[in-house]
Amino acid sequence: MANQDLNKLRQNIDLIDNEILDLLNQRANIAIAVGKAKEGSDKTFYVPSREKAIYARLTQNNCGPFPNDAVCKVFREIISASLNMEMPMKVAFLGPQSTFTHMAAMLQFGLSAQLIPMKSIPAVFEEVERGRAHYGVVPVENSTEGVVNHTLDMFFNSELQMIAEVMLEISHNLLSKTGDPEKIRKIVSHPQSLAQCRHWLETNMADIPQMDVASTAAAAQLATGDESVAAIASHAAAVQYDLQVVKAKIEDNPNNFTRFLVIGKKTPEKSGADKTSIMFSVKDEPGILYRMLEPFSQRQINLAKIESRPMKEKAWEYIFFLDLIGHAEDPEIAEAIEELRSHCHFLKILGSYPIAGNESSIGEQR
Ligand SMILES: O=C(O)C(=O)C[C@]1(C(=O)O)C=C[C@@H](O)C=C1
Repeated sequence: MANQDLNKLRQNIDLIDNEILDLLNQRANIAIAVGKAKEGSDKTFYVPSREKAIYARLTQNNCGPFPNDAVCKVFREIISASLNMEMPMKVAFLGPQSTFTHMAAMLQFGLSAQLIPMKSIPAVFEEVERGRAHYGVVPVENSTEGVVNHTLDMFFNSELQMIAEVMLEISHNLLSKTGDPEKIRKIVSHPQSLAQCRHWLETNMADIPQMDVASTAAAAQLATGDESVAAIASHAAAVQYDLQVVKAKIEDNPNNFTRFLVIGKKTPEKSGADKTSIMFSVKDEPGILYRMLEPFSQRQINLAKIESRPMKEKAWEYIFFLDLIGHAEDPEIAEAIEELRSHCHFLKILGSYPIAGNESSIGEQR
């Protein structure tokens, strides 16, 4: 192509970029006005249902060739910047940096939010309870390894609500300083990550001892300081800690998803496709397990999940966690919950929030 033609094409790109910039500023002014309109009202600045509707509409209307995945990433940052013009957002997450929870927080809130790494799940809850962060992000369950008990237990004594969920595809990498598998004498990671790669490790690294550490990022940090240590961690951790990929995608289950929760003080608006989480303990009566689900089956309410956890205070008594499809303000959901309450020692609605799709991973993980 002649240089002249190339220049012409670039001039066209410049003109379009100018228009995009102009439109971005028009949008920003409207977002600021939306923020002002919310001040002093009971409306929240962060509205996950509205964000979900924006992505759904844009990806449906997109005629291409700009890929839908890129549409979401671009609008993620536009909305993140808009939200932060309305109210600078502080979001606590289970740290340290470059863990999968950090990725989930970035995916949900974009890069304009101030993301604050915390040392433990209780510390994330406390940061939000005390108002030092607007929201918190914590892991709650993995498709291979099951629930993160610590997170569910926290809701027993906390008044915080579940206000959004994030599904993240988790891809693990074996990382080391040199990238040479022959040099590896020890493999370190978070116990859940080691468990998610159990079969691969048995087949390929059976003689190498494994060690649990607090997070995948802590594992990456250890590997940076010692050539004989390999970490199982995200690709983002490889970049941050300057590690080489010995082997990518070593998780046993290629559909390895982790579900994270956004916790906050206020239930968000209905989105039309919501999930409601409740926790309760039932009275010890004959047929109780059957009767506790009856209010939902009678109204044809779908259950997405049921979990039970032993109660710390009382031996052989259990707390149940139930996820229902629908919003706590839907009349039939509200009725079913009230009916269940009559069989319970205690029952707490943990929140209603938009059902997450299997969010595209943010790329760095691959
Ligand atoms: O619609 C709103 O309530 C807004 O605050 C605007 C906006 C946006 O930029 O589109 C910003 C943040 C919210 O989480 C959702 C949407």
